[in-house]
Amino acid sequence: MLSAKEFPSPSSVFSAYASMAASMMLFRSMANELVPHPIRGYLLSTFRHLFKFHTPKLTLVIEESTGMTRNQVYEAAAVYLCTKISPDTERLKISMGPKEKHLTIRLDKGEKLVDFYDGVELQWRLVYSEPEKNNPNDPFFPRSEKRFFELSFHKKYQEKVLKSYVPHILEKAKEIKEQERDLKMYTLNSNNHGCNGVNWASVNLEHPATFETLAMDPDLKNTVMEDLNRFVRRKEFYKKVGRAWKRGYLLYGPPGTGKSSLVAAMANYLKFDIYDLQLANIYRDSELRKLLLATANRSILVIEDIDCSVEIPDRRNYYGDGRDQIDQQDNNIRPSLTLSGLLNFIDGLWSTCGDERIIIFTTNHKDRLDPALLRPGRMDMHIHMSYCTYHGFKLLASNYLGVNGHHKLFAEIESLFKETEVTPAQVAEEMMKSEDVDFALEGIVKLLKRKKMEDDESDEGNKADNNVGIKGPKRQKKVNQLSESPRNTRRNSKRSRRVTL
Ligand SMILES: Nc1ncnc2c1ncn2[C@@H]1O[C@H](COP(=O)(O)OP(=O)(O)OP(=O)(O)O)[C@@H](O)[C@H]1O
Ligand SMILES: [Mg+2]
Repeated sequence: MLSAKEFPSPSSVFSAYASMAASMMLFRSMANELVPHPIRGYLLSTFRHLFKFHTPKLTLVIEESTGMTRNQVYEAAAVYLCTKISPDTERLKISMGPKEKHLTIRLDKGEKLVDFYDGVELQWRLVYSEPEKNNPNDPFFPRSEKRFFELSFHKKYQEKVLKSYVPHILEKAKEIKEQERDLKMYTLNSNNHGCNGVNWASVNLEHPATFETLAMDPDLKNTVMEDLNRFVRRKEFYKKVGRAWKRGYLLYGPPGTGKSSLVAAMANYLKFDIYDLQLANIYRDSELRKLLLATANRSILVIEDIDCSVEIPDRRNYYGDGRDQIDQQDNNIRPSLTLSGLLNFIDGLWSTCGDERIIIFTTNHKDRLDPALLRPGRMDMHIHMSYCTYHGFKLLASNYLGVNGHHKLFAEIESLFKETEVTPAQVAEEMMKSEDVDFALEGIVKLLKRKKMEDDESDEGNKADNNVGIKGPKRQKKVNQLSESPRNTRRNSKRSRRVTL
């Protein structure tokens, strides 16, 4: 860092400049009268050079606009400097548009602040210059004031500032803007009743699910969060090992265990948009490719209920040139998609066209999935979302009912949780029924008892049917599980499947 001696205070620099300017003017007027023209130029430049040694500070002027366009460095600096506001800052401007969720905070006119970067002290000042005298003949009449930042630092750091600090500001501002913007959820939208194919249409993603509100095994939750963190910070790693910067997750488990909620929680956590790809609405591989290529970076592509929303034909039954396929059974023209077309495109071209792509498949029946979807390297993580545990119940009780400590019904609820299975969705629904904590928790007790009774009855039924000790519903609690992509699961990948319409 620079010492105070090396880095003169703004006031001392100002007075040095003032006296220099005065001396220059005096010198100039004397020189104009006494000294012949060629010598005058030489003397002036020497004089200027001498003064340079006393001003080791360099000031960059960052204007708001460069002619017709806005200056990106100015915009980035305005955003970046909001994160550097110090207790000495006296005036800030705040604003919020009608559709915005976040306050915009900016420095006000004349504010100064100091930033430190890699051992360099950087002094910032926001300047509004006086409006130039209005001249009706001026093509830009009436002119408004000019705004610019002054960035001052020791001259010896010029290269570091231009080559490293300014790019750092541009990068940071991009990140901040990314964090502040509203998340989008894209779904498929048919144009002209499907005649012109489908396109993405977006709405603001307002799903409130976060990792804090998700009832799932805490270790699994941490593992997923760590995996996401590792993924987003490993850009260089992916480049080094020659892999596309993408990550695939398969979420599986019974209905109402939080698969869709986990997708929303991931999007909210990473601030990634969601593209919800409903395969049943897509007719050809070419259409699928077009849609996938239209997705943006830093996004999550979700294909929900992959086991039941589509049945995709094998490539053997497909012409491969975009022509529709004649269905043998009903002789109708049937649209077609291929599973291998989808998977190869996702793994191949699509993932190399963009950065930071996440793809998520969800299913209620992992066992029904085509082995091609489960083969190693396809989905990086298989996450099992399962029934609610007592731990999950307590988190929901805290979120929904505000019960953070103990409650007299907790012991009974805990023991009932060991004996039956309910989904977090069922628990949440029960908690929504009343604001009265006792009433809501009694509802949970009743729900668990009813479920237990149903389990017992079905156990009895099974015993009677088979007359032998056949296993009833699994009572052993299956908590959320996580597994890496399995090996050697490929069985019969040539199975032919069709789009169900
Ligand atoms: N693990 C959970 N933690 C918190 N809330 C949950 C959880 N699981 C389900 N819920 C609640 O139940 C509702 C339905 O859950 P969600 O849609 O995420 O389940 P799902 O597993 O995707 O079900 P499906 O298989 O039917 O698509 C959610 O809106 C949420 O309120
Ligand atoms: Mg779902």
